[in-house]
Amino acid sequence: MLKWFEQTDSSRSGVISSRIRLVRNWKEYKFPSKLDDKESTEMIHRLEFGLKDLGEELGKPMVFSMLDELNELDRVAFKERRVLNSSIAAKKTPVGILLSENEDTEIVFNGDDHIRIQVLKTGLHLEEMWEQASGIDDYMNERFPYAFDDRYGYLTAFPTNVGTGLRASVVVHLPMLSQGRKFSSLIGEMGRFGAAVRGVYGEGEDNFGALYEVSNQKTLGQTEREIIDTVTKAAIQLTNQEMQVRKLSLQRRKIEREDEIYKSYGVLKYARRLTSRDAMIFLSQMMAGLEDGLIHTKEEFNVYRLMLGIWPANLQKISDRPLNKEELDMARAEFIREELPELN
Ligand SMILES: Nc1ncnc2c1ncn2[C@@H]1O[C@H](COP(=O)(O)OP(=O)(O)OP(=O)(O)O)[C@@H](O)[C@H]1O
Repeated sequence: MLKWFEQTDSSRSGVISSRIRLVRNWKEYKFPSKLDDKESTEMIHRLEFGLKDLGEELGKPMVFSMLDELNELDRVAFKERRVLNSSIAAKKTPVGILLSENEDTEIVFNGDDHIRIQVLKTGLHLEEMWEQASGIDDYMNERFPYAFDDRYGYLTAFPTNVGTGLRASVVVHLPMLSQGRKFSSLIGEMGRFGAAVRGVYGEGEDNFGALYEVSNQKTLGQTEREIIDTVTKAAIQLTNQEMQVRKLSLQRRKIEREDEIYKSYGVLKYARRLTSRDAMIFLSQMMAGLEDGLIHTKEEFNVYRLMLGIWPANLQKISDRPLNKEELDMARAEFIREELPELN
């Protein structure tokens, strides 16, 4: 079965994927940081048992595992594929994971909070994904009463999540807009409307590949619908502006852009060693070139899947052994060479 990020969705240029994340706590237990391992394990298994029919309800099997059953490589691979965030991946305390086969739907038990519901999908679909996450949330709340305050809303381990416990985010690709002088003031402007924009793989010039995550700044004082609307509008505005800049570039320097994109393809297709920095830069060029119709491949292909696949844990899983820096660069080049389709 294809993983969620292997599915192509080209309905909106510049948009990569959407994510809905809800955090909740079960009233019956203290927050995770106050639980000992025995209490944590008991709570996790009660949650697991209470949700044994959830997969059937959702129409997709949900597989349960404990974080400490995973080896180090699988943990990092889960982080690279967004199943776990950095904080949960590093936990030494008991953590449970209920995950669908294509990894688009997940519930983490006893991470930073008792319950973390996450839904991921390629393209811009926050509204529909909110309905899905909300359905899971209602199903759970019928079985496990949540810690809720009439004035503040859902109570969470970190004050930044109190209220709705909702983080809605969209990953967008802004290779040209982000190079403009006005980009930082544009991001500041988004902040005034409640949307935070940050580099997925680093800040400023170090964010190779120009992927940005747009998400809500606040979880309190706004309804879920308002949050989704704010993030959706910000993602649309940013990608529209990106497309305007690209349109201008096609009018003013089409040959230069074509040249850059074909050179990027050449490197990706034939290099024998590639650093993650170079791979991200060239893949980003390819992504924009495909969207702008400057380059055509024989088969449809999903650049984002390669962007997620070039990181150490995934490459080591493919090679089935630990790799040093030099070997990683070689494995990365080989992975891309094999995945990249021929040109039309
Ligand atoms: N729309 C998206 N598509 C794909 N990955 C995403 C998206 N939004 C966020 N992510 C990834 O999910 C992971 C968690 O994101 P982030 O650190 O922003 O989480 P958070 O809002 O603090 O919530 P959590 O508490 O669930 O981690 C990161 O690796 C981030 O890059």
